[in-house]
Amino acid sequence: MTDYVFTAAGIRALDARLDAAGLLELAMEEAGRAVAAALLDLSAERPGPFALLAGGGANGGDALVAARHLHAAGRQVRVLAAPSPHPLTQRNRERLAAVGVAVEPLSAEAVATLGPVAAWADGLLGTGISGELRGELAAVVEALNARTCSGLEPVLAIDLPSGLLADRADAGPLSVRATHTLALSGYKPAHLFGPAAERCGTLTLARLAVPPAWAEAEARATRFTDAELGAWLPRREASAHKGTAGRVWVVGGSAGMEGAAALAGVGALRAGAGLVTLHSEAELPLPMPELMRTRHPSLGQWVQEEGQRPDAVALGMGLGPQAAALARQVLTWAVPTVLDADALQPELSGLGHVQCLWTPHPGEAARLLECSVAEVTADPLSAAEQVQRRYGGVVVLKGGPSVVAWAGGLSVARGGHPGMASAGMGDTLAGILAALLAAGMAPQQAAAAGVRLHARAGERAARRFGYGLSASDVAAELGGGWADLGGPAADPRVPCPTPAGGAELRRPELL
Ligand SMILES: NC(=O)C1=CN([C@@H]2O[C@H](COP(=O)(O)OP(=O)(O)OC[C@H]3O[C@@H](n4cnc5c(N)ncnc54)[C@H](OP(=O)(O)O)[C@@H]3O)[C@@H](O)[C@H]2O)[C@@H](O)CC1
Ligand SMILES: Nc1ncnc2c1ncn2[C@@H]1O[C@H](COP(=O)(O)OP(=O)(O)O)[C@@H](O)[C@H]1O
Repeated sequence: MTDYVFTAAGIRALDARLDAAGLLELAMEEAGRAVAAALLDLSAERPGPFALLAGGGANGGDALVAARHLHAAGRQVRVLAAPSPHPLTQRNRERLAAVGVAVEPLSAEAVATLGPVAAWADGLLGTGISGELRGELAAVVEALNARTCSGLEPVLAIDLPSGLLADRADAGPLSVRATHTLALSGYKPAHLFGPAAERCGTLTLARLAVPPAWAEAEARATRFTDAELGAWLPRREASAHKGTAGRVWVVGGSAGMEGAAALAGVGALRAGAGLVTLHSEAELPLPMPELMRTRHPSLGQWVQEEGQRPDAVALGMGLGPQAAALARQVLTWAVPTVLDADALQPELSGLGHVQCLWTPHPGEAARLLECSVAEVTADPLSAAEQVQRRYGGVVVLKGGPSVVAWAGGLSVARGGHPGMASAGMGDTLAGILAALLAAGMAPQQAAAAGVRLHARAGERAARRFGYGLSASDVAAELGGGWADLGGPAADPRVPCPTPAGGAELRRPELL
């Protein structure tokens, strides 16, 4: 099932639709029931009551509903709640009282002095937060963090750890440090990126009963499933030969950076390209003898005079200062082109054609946008979107996770592994993307599927190499990653393997 990423404004719009249809109260009931189930899963065997903290908004309402369901399941609950002007939250407070559960006043002192608990539920603030934590809530969050920092009592954040801004990947000084977060309706940027995501702990999603068309209309980005991405991967005729499987040219490498082009070549071969040629001025290593290489006295002269055209080009990896000029020329060839690394330069603004992929990491995106890296990493969705608007084509903003931006849409990749933070990893990705383009995939689909293929191969290789993962290890797992995504088998007569299902793989120990 496709999942979505919402900003706080998107959730407000979704809630307005639910409210207009008379469904908002049911959504809160559903959310609270999911929170109760998550708490029971988390702490079924732990002694002591569940402690639920409820703020004055709908996030607090979810906590109050959860308390009622836990009580109905025969569990003891302690509920500390702020006064609420929110009608649904008030109504759920009354319902709790009606079943005999007392609500205690919310204070930092009450949090600090409560006896041992099975688990905490943080329903202080969700997507409705504005600015930094204020007043008593700031003191409550400090008290909660102080008593749970030992890790003995789990903390489940309802929707979002209180204090985090839903739309931001950076995190202010004070927020709940959750061991678990149950995202409601869809993910928020804070769940997925940067220091904010670290504060969420293990992330799970409660898909509330929202009409898919409403979710799609209000979402900021899509998270495609492995099955969706796998279905896009190219299928080869049984009669395929190397000339029909895609011809990729890699233009890259220079003195001291020879490996970058070679790794892109390996990525292209392992992603299924039939013929891969490395073009450079430097003497390049051949990590696989199946690669071809052509050394040119002047790449500038070659790109001007070359009459043949490949099915796709990957350009820029380790190429050095002439990369932008070469990119400008290659873009006139009007063949599918991946621009990476040294080719990602502001002077190419507006030159991306529809078959062009730009693959910056945050540093390169900052260069393209003439802003700071911190601005890119604080809001990767907006950064990817801005690069796309300014440069054209399709953009892959790389990271853990990567974002794909095309005219009119955004997607966020699943999975990957922190072991992939090693040199050459992006070079391999550039080769993979070129191979998928050469096989005839549409650029947006090649970008989304290629990034996930790379991430999945990384997850597989990390089982063996952990943080010692190299780009070559990842390339070697691309065939397995392809099978995991349920991509078409190389021989159409062989049945496809079962899709992996796109499980959430946030933490390395879960792999
Ligand atoms: N479709 C869905 O996904 C559904 C989502 N649902 C849930 O709704 C949640 C969003 O609820 P929401 O909009 O009522 O806002 P919420 O986060 O409770 O905060 C508002 C309160 O916080 C206060 N406050 C604000 N900033 C503050 C600060 N810095 N420091 C201190 N206080 C601050 C603010 O006070 P005020 O500023 O008004 O004085 C007000 O009292 C969402 O996260 C999910 O849990 C489900 O129930 C239904 C379906
Ligand atoms: N923590 C991480 N989690 C998932 N993927 C990651 C992580 N760190 C890096 N990657 C992936 O590894 C690649 C690194 O690319 P890049 O920084 O361009 O490497 P290089 O320039 O050394 O080739 C990107 O595809 C990125 O998505």
